[in-house]
Amino acid sequence: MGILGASGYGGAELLRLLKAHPEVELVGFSSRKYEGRPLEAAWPQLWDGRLFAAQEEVLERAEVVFLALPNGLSMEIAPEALKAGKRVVDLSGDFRLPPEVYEAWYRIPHKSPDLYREAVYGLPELHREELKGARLVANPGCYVTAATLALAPLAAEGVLKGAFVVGLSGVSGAGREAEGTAFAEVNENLKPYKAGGTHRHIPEMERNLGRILAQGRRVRTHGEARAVRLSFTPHLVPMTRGILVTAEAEVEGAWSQESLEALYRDFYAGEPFVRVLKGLPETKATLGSNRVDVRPLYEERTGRVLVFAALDNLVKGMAGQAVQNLNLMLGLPEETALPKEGLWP
Ligand SMILES: NC(=O)C1=CN([C@@H]2O[C@H](COP(=O)(O)OP(=O)(O)OC[C@H]3O[C@@H](n4cnc5c(N)ncnc54)[C@H](OP(=O)(O)O)[C@@H]3O)[C@@H](O)[C@H]2O)C=CC1
Ligand SMILES: CC(=O)N[C@@H](CCC(=O)OP(=O)(O)O)C(=O)O
Repeated sequence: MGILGASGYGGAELLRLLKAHPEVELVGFSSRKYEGRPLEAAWPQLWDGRLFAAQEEVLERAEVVFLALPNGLSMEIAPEALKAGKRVVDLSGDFRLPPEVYEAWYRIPHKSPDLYREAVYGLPELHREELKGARLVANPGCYVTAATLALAPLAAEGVLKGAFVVGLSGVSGAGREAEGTAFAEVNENLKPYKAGGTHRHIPEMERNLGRILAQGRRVRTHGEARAVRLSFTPHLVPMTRGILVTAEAEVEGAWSQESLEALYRDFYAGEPFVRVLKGLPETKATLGSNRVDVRPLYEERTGRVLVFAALDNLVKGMAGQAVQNLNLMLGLPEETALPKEGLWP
């Protein structure tokens, strides 16, 4: 196993999880900035005598590579890696959307549009079957995982007409080098960003739910999708990790708290990493775990359906999900090396 982008937040979380994975031999991890330096130079929380390697070395040695790089790089690296017989789990957005949609929202020209047809969308709760044996996995990110899993049961039931989604994210969601994340600017500050239908996760959420509406419970990445419209407004919150999504769903039919809860419990029965709560979710309870906590609520006064979902953006929203996908790709038990329980306080 190898990791490109091991000096980023996603890379750190992959290192932590893969070092404890009983079936994985970590043969290398790369960073331009830390090449030749010990792991501890970038990550004081990790303990290892090994050095960061060059990207080419990691690509040469690893049978499976995790690409934890900024958008726009995996589309150049993945074709060569696959040609060399490697398997790839991509944590960026490069293979999550049809190339023309990607280009419109990411404003990056797609350099390997043909490879999109080969990528399997890495949300195990919906794509488990096709992930088994996949060569290229497009691992979804934090907001999209939370919003999709919050609304999937309503879509599978065929009653979802649309939704207003509000997302709150800890600052690590922006990566290690993002602008505007200095302590003095985020501390004691709350702000929406990319509001007004401009965030690039919108087409991914719509596509995920549109596929469920068209295909039902078990979806194929490149199968049919119905049109569905979502509004999404993200906010930056002065905490390190965690995502909380509140989705107000427009639904057909008559619902009650009992029928809504029954729908969610049935839909997620047996899912190792989705917990349908009786109370309201909170981000702290998910930190360090690969769990998403979900709570559907029928609001008597207005007749509206609200769904809350909380997860750790760096685990179920990123590296943990990537390891879950690895386990499926390799035919290992899906829960291997993935914590279900989190840290508290
Ligand atoms: N943070 C989050 O919560 C989530 C992030 N993601 C996605 O995962 C990917 C990684 O995110 P994250 O870990 O947060 O990002 P970071 O900014 O924390 O890390 C990026 C990594 O990429 C390396 N890198 C940057 N530019 C280049 C380049 N031109 N060539 C080679 N390596 C480069 C950096 O190391 P160096 O400069 O030393 O080479 C670093 O290791 C992104 O695509 C992001 O959108 C997905 C889900 C959640
Ligand atoms: C706080 C913050 O900036 N968050 C990031 C989301 C990170 C994520 O989910 O990553 P992907 O883009 O790879 O899906 C954002 O809004 O773009």
